[in-house]
Amino acid sequence: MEHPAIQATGLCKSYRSGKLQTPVLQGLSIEIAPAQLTLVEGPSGCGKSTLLALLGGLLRPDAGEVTVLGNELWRMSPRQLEQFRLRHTGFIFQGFNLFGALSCREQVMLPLGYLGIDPAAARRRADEALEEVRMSARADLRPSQLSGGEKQRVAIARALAKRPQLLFADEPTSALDAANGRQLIELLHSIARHHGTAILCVSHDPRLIKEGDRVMQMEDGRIVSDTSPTALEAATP
Ligand SMILES: Nc1ncnc2c1ncn2[C@@H]1O[C@H](COP(=O)(O)OP(=O)(O)OP(=O)(O)O)[C@@H](O)[C@H]1O
Repeated sequence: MEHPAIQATGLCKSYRSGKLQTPVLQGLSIEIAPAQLTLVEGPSGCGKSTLLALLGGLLRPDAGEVTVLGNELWRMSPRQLEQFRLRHTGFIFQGFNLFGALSCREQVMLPLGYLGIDPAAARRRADEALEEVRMSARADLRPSQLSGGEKQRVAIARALAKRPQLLFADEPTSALDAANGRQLIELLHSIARHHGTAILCVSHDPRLIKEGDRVMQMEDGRIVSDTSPTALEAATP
């Protein structure tokens, strides 16, 4: 891998509650490539969300280094880190995290305002992103008027409109039925290809495995396998 979007080495993380200390990651190293959909799959509690939060700069590791787009995350000040995340990363969560009072277009425009993009340009970008996720016809509706799959597509458009180099998705399909889940993963795959975005998606849904460019299996805080199903499929006669 020539220039990984993310390079993390020796990551350790434990959670402490009272006297109880739960080690989750003990020296995990990982690299994530641009323009690929990387899936991390594994049983509940194995540490997937913790890994995502560490790589996305949401959680500080107890030990180890996380370098994202050439920047060592934890050498930045809190303000620099916040700006870095705002500019370069998008997050998609299981629960969609949409604002009930805003239309789809307004949801997508909101972070663009934080980036200092003027309203006319923000509206154009929002409409482009909504078109890419096939939600143009519903741009003026609010979340209560949308299905689960549609809500998640708006959440993707909101992340995409920032044109981030990295997208993190934590169980994005778990509130969706099988058909919608599959469509969503296909959409992420197409975003990675067309925009060169590094997409890291964690899931405990084994049905999604063959949609990933790269699939890592995680168990007890360790990566136990690392394969490229799409490359394998292409190479199979
Ligand atoms: N804030 C916290 N405080 C204490 N323990 C935590 C905290 N967050 C996670 N844990 C524990 O760390 C372990 C790993 O949790 P994590 O959420 O990373 O797993 P996961 O693989 O994403 O699970 P799931 O698929 O159920 O979301 C679990 O045992 C969990 O109970």
